[in-house]
Amino acid sequence: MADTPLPPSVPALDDDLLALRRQIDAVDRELLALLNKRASLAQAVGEIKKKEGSVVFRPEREAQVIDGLKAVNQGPLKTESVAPIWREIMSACRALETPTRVAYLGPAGTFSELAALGFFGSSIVRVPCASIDEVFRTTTAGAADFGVVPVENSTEGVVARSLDLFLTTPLFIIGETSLYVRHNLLRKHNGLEGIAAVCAHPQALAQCHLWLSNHLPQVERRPVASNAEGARLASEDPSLAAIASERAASEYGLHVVAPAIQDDPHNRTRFAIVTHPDRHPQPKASGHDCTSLVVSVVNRPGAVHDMLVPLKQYGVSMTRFESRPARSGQWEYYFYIDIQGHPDQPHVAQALKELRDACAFFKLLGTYPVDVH
Ligand SMILES: O=C(O)C(=O)C[C@]1(C(=O)O)C=C[C@@H](O)C=C1
Repeated sequence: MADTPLPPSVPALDDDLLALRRQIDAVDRELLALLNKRASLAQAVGEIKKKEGSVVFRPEREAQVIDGLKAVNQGPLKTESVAPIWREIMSACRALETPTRVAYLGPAGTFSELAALGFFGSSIVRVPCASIDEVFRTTTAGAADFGVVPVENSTEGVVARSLDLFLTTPLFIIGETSLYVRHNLLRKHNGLEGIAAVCAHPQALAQCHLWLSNHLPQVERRPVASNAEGARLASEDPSLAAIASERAASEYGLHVVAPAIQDDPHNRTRFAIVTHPDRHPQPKASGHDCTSLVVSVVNRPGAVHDMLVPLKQYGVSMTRFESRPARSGQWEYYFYIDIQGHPDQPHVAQALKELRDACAFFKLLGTYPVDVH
């Protein structure tokens, strides 16, 4: 009989694994020492800021740190892993300088909470609110340093309430972030039988319209204040189902009866980070910025065209143009505009000045670093 090779001995494999793990342990200790060195430096920065009376959170600096590291990353770590890792590191460092209180549409488990954690990292003080209005109120009153509000969904369009509140409150935008929104049907029992109502935020009900029409055509769609609130209700009543995140499922002990039921598989929601101008200055230019404004023009032929001419003239790109009725009953509109660039750049400043002169109403909503992934 021919000699059959012996299988590789298990202990030898274990030794290799052990040796690699020992190296990982050693690297982790080095990393921890370096992270603590970084944290001490951030604390020293914090002391200077305290003396100067200046704010701790610098979104433009954090964006530059992440952009800079992405540019030099040589792998094998994926470049898209850089932003989430350093956001957490900076979140922990920032927390040593001062607590960051962040208001968002709660309760725990909402996409707004995920957006807040994605933008600020997890070393924050969470301030869940019952409605978008309350997020604005809480941030305006100073019970939170920042608010996170949804502004736009790739399936459903604008979140009208947020846009209206940008207009009427003193808050301004200092950042943006966006999330893939995966909606799941959640329930106490693992099945579709006997569902009396599906509870979710109206936006989520709309984003799952096709699935609901196909699978639960006779079932009531019950709008509630947030998806997590729907999950909470479903956890208390087996006849109710909810549409919410996987995180909400684990938070409220529910089954994912049907995963990813949103009509658009690429469903994304964009969130704005807002703050009060008395407590936070406009972020400085990061080199990769967006400026948001809301304007209106007198109702005459060519007025909208004329208002936009300076953008073309000074080579400023417009990345968003949204209209909302002014509710004057006169068919007048507010236009929500995003442009690329920062008012510290002379061509942007000049374009904004001339655009402002062409408007009946002009409000700068904020200027901030574009979302870095
Ligand atoms: O550079 C600063 O101003 C810091 O406070 C340090 C640091 C960081 O950890 O890198 C932390 C918080 C700021 O938002 C920006 C950056």
